[in-house]
Amino acid sequence: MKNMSLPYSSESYPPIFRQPNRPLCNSKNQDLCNDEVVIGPDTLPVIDFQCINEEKLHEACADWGVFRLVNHGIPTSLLNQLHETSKQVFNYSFESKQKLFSSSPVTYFWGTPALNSKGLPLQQPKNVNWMEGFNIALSQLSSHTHADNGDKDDDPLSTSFRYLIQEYGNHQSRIAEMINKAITDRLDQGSLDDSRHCSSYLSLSTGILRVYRYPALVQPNETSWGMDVHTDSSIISILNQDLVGGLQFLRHGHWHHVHPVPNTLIVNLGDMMQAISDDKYKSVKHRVKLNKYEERLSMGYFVFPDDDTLIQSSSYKPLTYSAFRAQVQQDIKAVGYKVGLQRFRQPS
Ligand SMILES: O=C(O)CCC(=O)C(=O)O
Ligand SMILES: [Fe+2]
Repeated sequence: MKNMSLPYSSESYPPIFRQPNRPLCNSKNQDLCNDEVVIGPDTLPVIDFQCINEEKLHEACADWGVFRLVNHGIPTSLLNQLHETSKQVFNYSFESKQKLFSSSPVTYFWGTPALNSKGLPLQQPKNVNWMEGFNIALSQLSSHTHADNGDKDDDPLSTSFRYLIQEYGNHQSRIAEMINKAITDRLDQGSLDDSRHCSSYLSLSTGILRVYRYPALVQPNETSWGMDVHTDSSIISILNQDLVGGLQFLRHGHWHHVHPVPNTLIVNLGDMMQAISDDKYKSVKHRVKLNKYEERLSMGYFVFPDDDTLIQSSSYKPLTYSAFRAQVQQDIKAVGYKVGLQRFRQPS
């Protein structure tokens, strides 16, 4: 995908993100802006979607909890169009974004990735994450794109944004289903219980897409993160970033920078996969660092079990995704952060 370098408009950012001395990044000073861009091979395991090596996949899931996916079959033209259109939609004024995307299936949010079931922030963030985003409930999008959507559909750009997202979402479901099967087949083979089919936990109708923009920050300090350290609650997450970089994953106590490589996706495992696999596979910690010169665009697809499907394992008390989500939301409100799977761990 291309690294788009539209000049941003300051009014498009949430007010507290607006900085008077922010360097302007556009095609004329591209050289200056690119000095933090690193493209090239990195240490992340690579999985070829067209010919999945099960042994390599198993190692990546057990040792890293994340891998790079190549040959995924999403047309480059779709990736480029989606990035370009997302940039344009992010460039709407802050107020227009709030107005145009105020209710499901597409909601606008900023400052925190912790959203409620309506796609709106759970609460005013205590520690601001320097990002804004759109949350899209994919299964609701198709009926909504065709249905009468009042005057919101009069905006041609947001209409094409919705269509592109729908097409991209279909590719994400296709990839998630296949990857989930390849990962869980291995778990089922190793299980003594014939009735346990780990692949069946994944429910494609739960898929959500998030599109993020992270501002350039002149003076990042230790507490200013694009997205603070976290694990995803999903079974599988699929990330797609532009060429700015900033995504980092924790492995064996060290942070690994994920180099931006065009036309590749990053697949990481979430808490539900860790529970389903009975701790064989890792829900990997990750975070996003801000870039001093350039804003960053990324997209994440997240897929979960159905709300009431019971997940049983020897490491955790029986849990459903809805109970897990309720506990996460309660912890964020009460203690200010996600405690996560630890809350459900069986006493040893
Ligand atoms: O922006 C990114 O690359 C990562 C986003 C992320 O980790 C998340 O949404 O959970
Ligand atoms: Fe994440």
